[in-house]
Amino acid sequence: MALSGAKKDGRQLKIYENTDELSTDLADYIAELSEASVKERGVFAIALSGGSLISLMSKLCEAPYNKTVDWAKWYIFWADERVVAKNHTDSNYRLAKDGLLSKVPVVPSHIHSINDTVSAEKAAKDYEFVIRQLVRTRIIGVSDISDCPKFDLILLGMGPDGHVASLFPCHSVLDEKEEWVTFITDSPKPPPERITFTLPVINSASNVAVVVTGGSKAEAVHLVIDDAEPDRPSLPAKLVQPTKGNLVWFLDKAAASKLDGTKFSE
Ligand SMILES: O=C(O)[C@H](O)[C@@H](O)[C@H](O)[C@H](O)COP(=O)(O)O
Repeated sequence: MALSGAKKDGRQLKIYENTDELSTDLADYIAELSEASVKERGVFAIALSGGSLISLMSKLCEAPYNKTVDWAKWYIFWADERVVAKNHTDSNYRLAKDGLLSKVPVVPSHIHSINDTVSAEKAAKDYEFVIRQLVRTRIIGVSDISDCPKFDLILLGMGPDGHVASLFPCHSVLDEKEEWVTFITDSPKPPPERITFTLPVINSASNVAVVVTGGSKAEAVHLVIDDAEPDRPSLPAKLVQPTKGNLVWFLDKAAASKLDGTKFSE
């Protein structure tokens, strides 16, 4: 059970004693959104990230979720991907395939990974093209205030520097307003070449979850959630503010340890 369900500036905070409790609740949260979305739209369009997120989702491969989730209705995307071959150890697709997608009955043709045979720029363009086709057929919803895709759920991790997806602090991609998917070739975290959803797409989702564990993220969590040092250039994670959707931060106690005045009450 979450130690705190506080709401702060439109963000729901869920803080857990440890990563085991967090991953139990995360599986439940994703399964509930999947059920609601399948009921409402007939499909569930979910975007994943890399990093520890995938192992934190692993309870979805176990009972009851392996049987109760309507896996055939899932359409899977990546909020960011490293531009490497799909079988490379750096590939977010490979991470998700090994840790989740190969263990549940998703439909292979519903897994939308990037074209790994072209440049980062072309891979971003191709990925946006695929997303545009699926918005047209409403496999992915569409925002009612812009033409942006409205993913049912975008799952993000956060680095100690406050980056989310492949949106890094002070990088010009933070200002991208037109493209849905863009690319970088100078990522401060290797590998350098990546594609990433832009902020307008992230902020058009119906639901965004930022999943953060470990003490190395505690300072960035404090800066973002407590709006500490407001004059400092915004950390990318702070710019994640869905216009109409729901935003939930899943934190373990270590990541939440520098938050102002968090009451750990059940
Ligand atoms: O492609 C990437 O590098 C990841 O998608 C990255 O954005 C990750 O989500 C964060 O760095 C958090 O990673 P951890 O949860 O492993 O710290």
